[in-house]
Formats: sequence, C-alpha cells, structure tokens
Amino acid sequence: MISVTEALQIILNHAPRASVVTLPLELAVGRILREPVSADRDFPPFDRVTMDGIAFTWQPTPRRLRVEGRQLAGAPQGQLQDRANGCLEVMTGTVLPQNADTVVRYEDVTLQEEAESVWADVQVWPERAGQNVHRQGSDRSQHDVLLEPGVRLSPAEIAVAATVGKAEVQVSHMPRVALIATGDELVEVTQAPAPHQIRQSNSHALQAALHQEGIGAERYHLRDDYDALKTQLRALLEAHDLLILSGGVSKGTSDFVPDVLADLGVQRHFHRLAQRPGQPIWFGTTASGKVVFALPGNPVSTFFCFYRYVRPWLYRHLGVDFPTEYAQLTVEVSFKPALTYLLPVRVNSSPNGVLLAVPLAGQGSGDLANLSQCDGFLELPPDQDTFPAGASFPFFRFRRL
Ligand SMILES: Nc1nc2c(c(=O)[nH]1)N[C@H]1C(S)=C(S)[C@@H](COP(=O)(O)OP(=O)(O)OC[C@H]3O[C@@H](n4cnc5c(N)ncnc54)[C@H](O)[C@@H]3O)O[C@H]1N2
Ligand code: MOO
Ligand SMILES: [Mg+2]
Repeated sequence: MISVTEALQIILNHAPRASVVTLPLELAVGRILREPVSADRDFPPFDRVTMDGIAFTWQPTPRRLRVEGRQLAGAPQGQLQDRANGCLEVMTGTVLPQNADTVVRYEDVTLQEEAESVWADVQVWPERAGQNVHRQGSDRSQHDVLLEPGVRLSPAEIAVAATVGKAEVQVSHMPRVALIATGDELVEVTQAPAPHQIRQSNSHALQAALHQEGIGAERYHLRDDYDALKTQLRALLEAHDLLILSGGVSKGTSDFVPDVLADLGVQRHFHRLAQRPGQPIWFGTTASGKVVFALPGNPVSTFFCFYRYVRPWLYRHLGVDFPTEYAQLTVEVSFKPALTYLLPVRVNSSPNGVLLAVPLAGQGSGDLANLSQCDGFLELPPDQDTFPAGASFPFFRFRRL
C-alpha cells in the first residue's frame, strides 16, 4: 500500500494543464487567469489631484492667491496663468493643471470675493511642493505586469483588469465532470427509502463541493451490475474529462468498480492507501487523458477524499497552486495504526493569530451527521502514535468562512 504523500505525487503528475478559454470579464470571477495582464498606461496615467481644493505653484513664502477658474472632474488639463499669485480650483481625480505643483484642501483655505475677483487665503501653507498630488506612474509604469498567469481572479483582480481595458480575459477551461454514485441500496432524494435502503447523498455532496469551486457537474446513479456498469461507464468516459465515482471499490462481492474500470482500459495508478478514512480509494487515467477517481462509498470517506485528492488535482489542472494551511491541536490525540489519519476538526482563530483545531472524531467514516459540525480535517502522519496538544498539522478546510 502506498502512502498519502506518494499518492498525491502520482495524482499531481496526472493533472494535464486545462485548455484556455476567453470569457467576458463579468463571468470571470473565481476563474484561473492564463495570460499576463499589463498596464496599458502609467498608474496613475497623469499627475492626479487627490483632494478637492486649489492648485498653485509652490513658493517658500505664503501669499494671497487669485482664483483664475475651476477645473471639474472630466475636464482636460487646465493651465495656471499666473505662477506667482494665481491658483485654480481643482477637484479630486482631475489632472494637475499645467504650471501647478501643489494642492491645498478647501478646508485649509478661505475664499473671499473682492473687487470682482475671488481670493484664496491659505491657512496652512505647505512646507514643500507636491502636496496632495498622486504623481503619474508612481504606482506602476506602462507595460508593467499587474496580474500573473495562475492567479485566481478575485474582485480585486477584476478591478485591475477593468482599469487596463480587458473586457475579456483568458482563463482555464473547466473540466466536464460526471459524478457517479454506485450501489443497489441507494434511492434518490425524492424517494422514501425502504427499511434496507438509504437515500444517496455522496453525489450531492460532490456536486456542491464542485459548485463551490465554480465547476458544474452532472450526477448519475448506477446499479451494482457488472455489465450495466461497463456500458454506462464507457459512455460517461467518452463524454467527460473527469469521472468521480463513489462506492463499490472495496472487498464486497458487488464491489465491481475496479474490475470494470480495468476492463474499460483505464490504467490504475493506485488502489488503497495507507490512510483512514478512505483506505480503498482508486485512481486511474486513460490513454486519451481522461481521469478517474473512484472514492470509497462511506460518506465521510468520499468527502475527505474529495478534499484531499480531487481538489488538489483540480487546482493543478486549472493552473493554480493549492495553498497549505496549518492548524494547532487543542488536545492530545492518539491514533495507533501506522496509517495517515484524517482527523475531523472544528477550527477557531485565537487572539494570537493561531488557528486552533478541536477534534470531532465522531463514529467513523459512516457518520455523515458529524460532518456538519466540522470545518475540515487535520492530516496526522503515520509515523506517530500520539499527537500532543499544541502541535500543528496540515489542515484541509471544506467549510468556507
Ligand atoms: N472486508 C473489507 N470490507 C471493507 C473494507 C475492507 O478493507 N475490507 N474497507 C471498508 C472501508 S474503509 C470503506 S470506506 C468501505 C468502502 O466501500 P465501497 O467503496 O465498496 O462502498 P460501498 O460498499 O458501495 O458502500 C459503503 C457504505 O457507504 C454507503 N454509500 C455508498 N454510496 C453512497 C452514497 N452515494 N450516498 C450515501 N451513502 C453511500 C453504502 O450504503 C455503505 O454503507 O468498505 C469497507 N468495507
Ligand atoms: O476508510 Mo473507510 O473510508 O474507513 O470507512
Ligand atoms: Mg463495498
């Protein structure tokens, strides 16, 4: 049996880079950028006035200034005529007028009408030139790369793209995903289960998890029948890039999934990992580049395996690094088997900035109800039996803030 670390290596080595698609900016939030976005002009593109007030040429000695006129937002750059004694009223966001180098806020000026002219008395005369002016190019220069490929577009990146005139952006194409629940005991959400049946929840959990990643996926339910599985999985493989199955991968006499996949020519990279839960997980690919995760059917196993294996695969495929978070155990945990233990936890952030993880072990991998108390799981390594309070481990979050 291989380790979690080896499994992840294999998975990431079989995550070909997604193709590129062009999207209008308003549909691009959450997608992974695949082109550099550069400044089309300097930032700011001109010497920008940052306060409503008056603009003039600074001199060391304070003086009374005659108001020559007014420059409103959207007006082209004006020109100060009298550099010695003149000023122009200017508004935040306007171009600093020619011959002016300094702006004083209205709050620091008294304006008075006298002899057909308006005069400005500056109460707080600035100590040097340049006050309240945002210099052209002081943030970024024209042609500077503002957004690198591989960034996930948040509202901040959308604003940057908009300001440089990118009405469309190139982003990673989302894979076509099929979610396949297997099992004769399963009925649909809308059905009333007989005493020996259960409603199927795994493909709903997977669909919701993918939806939060911005990926749409179709759900299927297949019976535990070798031939039917083979026919239907063949068709689903044709039509999708990624298949995520749940159930039918363990030792039961109806656990046909690994054999059917082999029969269909899907190359197995591993079956079974030294971990709990989710030990019987299966992973393979086809010659044409289709990827298949067959996750163990116990609901917690399906769930954790999605977040530990499928999500990192998706990130690599889409071209973005998967961030590793850490959290600190609040109590000692003991786990004897030489397996990686994915420990369900709730997390709280502490006032000193540490993420604290409270274990919520529940009743094992069938304890679906326990999931709604959890924020994610800690990955406890296989080479230890005891995990002391205060020790930090990788934390895999599935609940959003
Ligand atoms: N002899 C052995 N038995 C089992 C082993 C083993 O190593 N040797 N491994 C156990 C582990 S660990 C797991 S996990 C399960 C995995 O089983 P399968 O992947 O074959 O899944 P099923 O047998 O189809 O179902 C297991 C369990 O999960 C329920 N289930 C399945 N699909 C859904 C769904 N879509 N929604 C909700 N619940 C689902 C199913 O009813 C079963 O209760 O095998 C152990 N056995
Ligand atoms: O590993 Mo299974 O996933 O324990 O229930
Ligand atoms: Mg089984």
